[in-house]
Amino acid sequence: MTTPAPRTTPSGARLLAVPDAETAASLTATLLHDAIAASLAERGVARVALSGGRTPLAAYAQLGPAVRDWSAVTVLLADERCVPQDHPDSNAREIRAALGPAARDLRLVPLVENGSPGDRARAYAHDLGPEPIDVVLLGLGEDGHTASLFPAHGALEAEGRTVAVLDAPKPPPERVSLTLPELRAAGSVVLLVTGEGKADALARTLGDPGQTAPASLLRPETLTVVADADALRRADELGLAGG
Ligand SMILES: O=C1O[C@H](COP(=O)(O)O)[C@@H](O)[C@H](O)[C@H]1O
Repeated sequence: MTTPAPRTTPSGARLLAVPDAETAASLTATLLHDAIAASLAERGVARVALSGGRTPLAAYAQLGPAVRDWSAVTVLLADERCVPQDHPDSNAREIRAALGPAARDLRLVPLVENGSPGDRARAYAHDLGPEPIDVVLLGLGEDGHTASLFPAHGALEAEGRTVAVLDAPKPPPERVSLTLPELRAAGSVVLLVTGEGKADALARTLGDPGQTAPASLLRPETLTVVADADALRRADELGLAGG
């Protein structure tokens, strides 16, 4: 698909503004596909971290059949809820289902099902493996959370690769998330935001960086924001949607 002319946000991130959620899904699938293909061409393997939630599912449905060789792709979780892998709230379950049968050979690294959230976070930090993550797909909650990093939450200060969240304001409360340092170390990050319900959160994210908008603390040099017109409405009004 044709990529829209990039804008630059006040922090220096790339913003790809599209008319609607359908176009945002197709563009996101293309960005993820291209990042995976570049890693496969360079190293023969690719490492991608994906988010849960409703927003990315249409992008995953297009990405599944588009990737040439899923057996060379490791799928990590940007965040996961502390539930069994077959639970309706499991991000891993949703991601697998949305990628579909074409991605049956992928190696998805799940969160272990036993132990405290802290134990599971430590295990996941180990299971991530030593190599950097090539590309991360993040979402944005209406309250401004990204992965399971919630506004003004202590988890934003975590220095390791993963962090346990015991009291997420959005259920389920117990989660494990990649940390800000881990997200900032990734080769590239795509932040997908659609719908008017996200407009205030996106405006805060594109405004001055701070802990009330965790995604504002991502690294602008590696960040691409894909947003539809509804999500961008408030940022546009405030002059934060670049030019
Ligand atoms: O709880 C979560 O929510 C966010 C946003 O989800 P969405 O349904 O508004 O797209 C998601 O990015 C995250 O992975 C998930 O655990």
